[in-house]
Amino acid sequence: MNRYLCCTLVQIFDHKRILLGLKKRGLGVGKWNGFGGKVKPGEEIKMAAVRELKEESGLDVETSDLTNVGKLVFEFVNNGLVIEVYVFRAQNYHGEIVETEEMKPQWFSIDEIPFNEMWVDDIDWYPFMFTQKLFFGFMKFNGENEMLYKELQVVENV
Ligand SMILES: COc1nc(N)nc2c1ncn2[C@H]1C[C@H](O)[C@@H](COP(=O)(O)OP(=O)(O)OP(=O)(O)O)O1
Repeated sequence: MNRYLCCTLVQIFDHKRILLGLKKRGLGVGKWNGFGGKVKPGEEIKMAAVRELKEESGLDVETSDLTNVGKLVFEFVNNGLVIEVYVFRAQNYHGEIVETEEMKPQWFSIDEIPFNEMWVDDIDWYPFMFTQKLFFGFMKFNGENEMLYKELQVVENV
């Protein structure tokens, strides 16, 4: 039987730089990623995105400054986990970046994104984010590092 999680992922941009966090525990440990996590029961998705960004990076954003980038659905065939991830981007933020027990944040030039130290799907959908094309993706994984299947398409809404 599948387990289902709804998650957020926020990508913070500052001109030609992107803020990524090195995951220090749990799902995706050891990988650079945007900031996000599980949506709580009854929680509005953008509010969850704001909360998770604050918890993992120290940064504050307004929900109105979160732009939809796309939606990804991941099925992990090894354990039956299905994760639906709502991806946002923001360039208006405030607060001080802090390392937390979950994430170590670091700025990267958008020309030097460490894709070989990220989830393997990221290199497929980041180009959609950079060209501001709203996308939907479905990927199957066997464990955290083997992608078995992928489909990605531009959509009107997510
Ligand atoms: C499978 O490919 C993935 N790619 C990318 N880029 N991001 C992914 C992938 N699978 C999951 N994610 C993201 C979605 C979420 O932002 C995090 C996972 O959230 P986490 O398990 O850390 O949720 P929290 O609520 O923060 O966890 P705690 O209960 O430990 O606080 O990864």
